[in-house]
Amino acid sequence: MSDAPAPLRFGLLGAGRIAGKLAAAMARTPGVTAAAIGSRGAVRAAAFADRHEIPFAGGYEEVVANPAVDAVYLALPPHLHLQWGRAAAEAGKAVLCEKPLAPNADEARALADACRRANDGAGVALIDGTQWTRTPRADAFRALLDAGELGELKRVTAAFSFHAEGWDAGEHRLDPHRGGGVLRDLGWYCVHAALWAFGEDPTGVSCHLSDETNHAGENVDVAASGALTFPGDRTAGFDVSYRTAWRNWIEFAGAEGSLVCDDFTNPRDPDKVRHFRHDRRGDASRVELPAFDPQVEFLTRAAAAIRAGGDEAGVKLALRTQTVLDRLREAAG
Ligand SMILES: NC(=O)C1=CN([C@@H]2O[C@H](COP(=O)(O)OP(=O)(O)OC[C@H]3O[C@@H](n4cnc5c(N)ncnc54)[C@H](OP(=O)(O)O)[C@@H]3O)[C@@H](O)[C@H]2O)C=CC1
Ligand SMILES: O=C1CO[C@H](CO)[C@@H](O)[C@@H]1O
Repeated sequence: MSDAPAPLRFGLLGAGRIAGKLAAAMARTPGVTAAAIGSRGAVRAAAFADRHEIPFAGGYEEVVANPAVDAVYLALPPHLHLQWGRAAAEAGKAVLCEKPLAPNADEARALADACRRANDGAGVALIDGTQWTRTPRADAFRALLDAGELGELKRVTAAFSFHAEGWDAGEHRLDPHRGGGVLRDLGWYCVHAALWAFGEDPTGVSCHLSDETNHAGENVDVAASGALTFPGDRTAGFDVSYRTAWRNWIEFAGAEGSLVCDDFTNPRDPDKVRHFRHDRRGDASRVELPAFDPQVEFLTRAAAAIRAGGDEAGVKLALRTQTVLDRLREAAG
């Protein structure tokens, strides 16, 4: 007899792109199973259930109320995270919520509060969907930073962009009313990484947003660059865009060396996970890590955190990220 716990049963809300990827990853992850899919469309729900061999398909309410679901995965546009996260928490489910947690920090805090209340204050049963910080590569970065191998960390710089094509009015990333805009979407990763690395909040922020007119004739940011200042002359900078080619790099620069990773959130070749170390003179060495499946790692850690009552540190970091994103938007004017 195995004494492994029963699999954690996820109910997914929204049969979209990331839901498809995580449903496939759930099938590869021991200790986790996709138990239900909820969609606004019955045909879409049934097709998704069929594709991923999920036993239950229905509407969002039915998934949230389903006793065969332990945790609800919110694969929805940001403006729906609070509504459905709260409903899930009130139904006694843990919540795995895609990034950004919400369109703004007020809603993100309300979501965290709902998850805390539903857990009788014993912890906040909420995990944000930032995958890369829950992988062995992030562990390697953390170990290196904590050991002072780069010297004092002075600067974090990140860029995340891709040239978006074929987006129509259905695309939530181009709709400010659905929590869209590139600052929230891709800026999330860069700001989150800077706060993760420095372990504190910036004292000052500045930001430039490049807006375009969307299908509804409203402005939405499609490129953004920002600067964050931290005590002790330490800084972070980022550049995100839907209008430049694919870039996904981060640099941690210390007084004694630096680390560069050119595929930080999306490892291009999970069989050859690597980053680059530069010494004081700038000479680079390539550091190879054992292969891993990023989504399986993420789900395994998310499930462990849910079983343990939540990821308090992760929620704090996510709320701080959302607050800094609000500050950046305000600074942009
Ligand atoms: N962690 C990661 O690596 C990634 C995270 N994300 C995040 O995941 C979330 C979803 O993104 P993504 O999967 O790309 O989005 P999609 O548009 O592909 O999917 C979102 C789904 O939400 C449902 N939905 C409900 N109401 C609306 C609405 N008003 N407008 C649009 N969709 C609606 C739809 O499912 P249905 O009709 O079936 O109900 C839709 O398919 C976002 O927060 C995004 O930032 C995205 C990509 C990667
Ligand atoms: O979070 C995300 C990760 O990367 C994607 C691009 O591949 C984004 O579109 C997305 O919103």
